Amino acid sequence: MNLLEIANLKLWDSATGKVIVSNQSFQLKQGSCLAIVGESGSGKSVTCRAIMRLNKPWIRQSGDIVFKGENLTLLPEKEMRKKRGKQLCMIVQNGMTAFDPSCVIGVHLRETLAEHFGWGRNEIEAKMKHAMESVMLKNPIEVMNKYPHQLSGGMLQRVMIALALVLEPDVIIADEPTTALDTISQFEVVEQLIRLRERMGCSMIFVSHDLGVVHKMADDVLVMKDGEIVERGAARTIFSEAQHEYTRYLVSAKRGLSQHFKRIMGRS
Ligand SMILES: Nc1ncnc2c1ncn2[C@@H]1O[C@H](COP(=O)(O)OP(=O)(O)OP(=O)(O)O)[C@@H](O)[C@H]1O
Repeated sequence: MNLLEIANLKLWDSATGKVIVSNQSFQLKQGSCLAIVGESGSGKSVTCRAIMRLNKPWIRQSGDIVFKGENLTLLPEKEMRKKRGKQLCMIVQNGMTAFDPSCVIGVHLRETLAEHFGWGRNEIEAKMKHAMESVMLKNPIEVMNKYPHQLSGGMLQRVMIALALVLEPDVIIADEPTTALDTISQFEVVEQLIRLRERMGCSMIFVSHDLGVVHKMADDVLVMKDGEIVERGAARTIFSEAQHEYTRYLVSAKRGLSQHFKRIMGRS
């Protein structure tokens, strides 16, 4: 069953008239992970933000985004707000942009959870504390009392994952959640995302440049180039049986990089 159906999505910049994504359609199956890969500027992030209806106002869109049988493009903003967080949750590239810089993390978490659940302060703190400990964030109370700039990129990503654990959304959209992190934090955040899916059985859209991680996380893959989906298929076969020249290029670029990495690490 498809949880999310995107049909003929077109996105354009109304200021310049430039078409960013042209009439693309795809589906997210219940319980599965769909990866979107492609070069920088191919339209992955704007597509994710279109689903959340979080693009800047000058980015216009047409087409249908149907979530559990309901067309999100037709919902009043007030109804869409109720879906964000509780049903559709986004983990962004840079944690700093996800939190209000003027207040401590705990305030943001309390406001988000109070909006969706009728919980009191103590209950919210207890649930967040438990979730933060489960994503290996030590001293959760201390973390909740910190401003976003006082936490590392990896810690902010983990706070977002912990919040998703408490919200238990139907869909998590993770837009390059590891791009801004060092290699060790990248590995840890990917492990946490895998565990999150195992625990909650939620569906996920996962945007990444890292084909190794995509191979590990995803069931299905879309390859985007210049605002178009140029290839799609199952994660286990798409890279070995790539039909499109651009997908083959991505695979060879990745192979070249990992051989270079092995050489400098003295492994071959
Ligand atoms: N706020 C915006 N205003 C105008 N154009 C935008 C805006 N955000 C993105 N775009 C344009 O949309 C196109 C796609 O950008 P997008 O961020 O979706 O690419 P991406 O595939 O996610 O790249 P990356 O991997 O670098 O994040 C780019 O040409 C970009 O200039």
